Amino acid sequence: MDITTEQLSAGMQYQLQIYFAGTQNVKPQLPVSFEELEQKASEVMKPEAFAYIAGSAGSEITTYNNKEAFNHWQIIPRMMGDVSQRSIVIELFGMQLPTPVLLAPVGVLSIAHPEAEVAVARAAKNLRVPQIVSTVSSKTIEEIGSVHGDHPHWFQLYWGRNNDFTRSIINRAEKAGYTAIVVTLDTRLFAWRERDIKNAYLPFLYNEGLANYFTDPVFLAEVGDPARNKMETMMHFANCFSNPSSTWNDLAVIRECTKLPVIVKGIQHANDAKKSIDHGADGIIVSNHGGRQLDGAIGAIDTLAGICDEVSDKTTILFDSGIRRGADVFKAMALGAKAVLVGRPYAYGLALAGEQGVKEVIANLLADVDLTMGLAGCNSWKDVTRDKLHHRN
Ligand SMILES: Cc1cc2nc3c(=O)[nH]c(=O)nc-3n(C[C@H](O)[C@H](O)[C@H](O)COP(=O)(O)O)c2cc1C
Ligand SMILES: CCCCCCC(=O)C(=O)O
Repeated sequence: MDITTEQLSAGMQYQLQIYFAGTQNVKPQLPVSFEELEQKASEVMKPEAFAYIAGSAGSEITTYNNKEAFNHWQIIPRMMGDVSQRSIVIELFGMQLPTPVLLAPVGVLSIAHPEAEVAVARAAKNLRVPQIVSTVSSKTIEEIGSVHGDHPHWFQLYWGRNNDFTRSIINRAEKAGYTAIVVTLDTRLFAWRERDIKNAYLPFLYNEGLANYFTDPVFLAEVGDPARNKMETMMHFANCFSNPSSTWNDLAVIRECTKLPVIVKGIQHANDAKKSIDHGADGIIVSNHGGRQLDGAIGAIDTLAGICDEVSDKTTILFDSGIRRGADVFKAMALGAKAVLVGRPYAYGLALAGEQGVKEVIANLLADVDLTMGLAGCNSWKDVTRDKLHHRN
């Protein structure tokens, strides 16, 4: 017998609304589970592009640890509170956001889809989820910023030796309406990534991810025509991209460039969190770059509690690396994060179905977050506290 929605109880109709809010009110186009999504992406993408996105550093044990570490934390649900009026709204840097999810900076997205970060921006705006745009985006920060307009979008800085380039790109981001600067600290050396070495593949060697460099007045003044001398262009890129000799004191350069909130990404130790506060950062992102930088590192979520214990009263703490499901978001928030970033899942959504794919992946995650909150017996993030978790040794 077919049952129509009218025949269902109000409670069940409500549940269905949440389900289908996730899948965008249509039969899901994409796999709902992350594991199947990744598998499906591997079937449609160019093998070397898929390997770049899915891959991690060395033996890839850090990515494994990221996933495994979530299992160290187990949710203890509470029963029979009224959870019919839940809200997953957060406040971040004085801004109210409808959900605790942001899109992590993921560079070189043209290897996943020709519309790259512009398609991501449309999806993010539609879902009212902020996008953090990478320095090595495939579209320019101006093009992406113009999709967002007033909708919140942040700029992620790769910070190299060339301070004139740093000033120039931050200035461009400000003009294009970005409202925070995320400075990534864990990529001062580009990691040993075995899949990419095996494939002899690095996107920037194919001019992917260089849109912001090739439109930057400082970069262009130094290189001239990027097509003219590839080697010289690459050397300039390397110079602007990273600086392994930089130290905490150098953060002053960025602090002096902008009045926007500066958030440092890649913190995994409480002492580094303290240093970043001492050197003027307004927030931190606890992250191990999704396991893509240091092989053999601790699962990122296992570093969060200690960092929050030390500095959560002094700074705003965000988290990424391994967020795949609603329960992961719940655990990060219970440990003290104010918001979380998601990386690979939306890149796979983009690869499979462009803007719609990103929308579907993130809408599913948000529906799962909402249900997890209710099933755990919580109505808002204020109820999502450390005592809702058990740490399994
Ligand atoms: C293909 C790819 C490109 C990335 N590019 C950047 C980047 O340009 N800047 C940055 O700070 N982080 C970058 N990251 C790291 C993400 O911002 C984020 O830390 C990581 O993906 C989170 O882990 P997850 O993929 O497990 O969600 C990238 C990650 C991937 C998978
Ligand atoms: C293509 C130049 C290097 C981009 C680095 C992007 C990134 O952070 C990553 O993890 O990959």
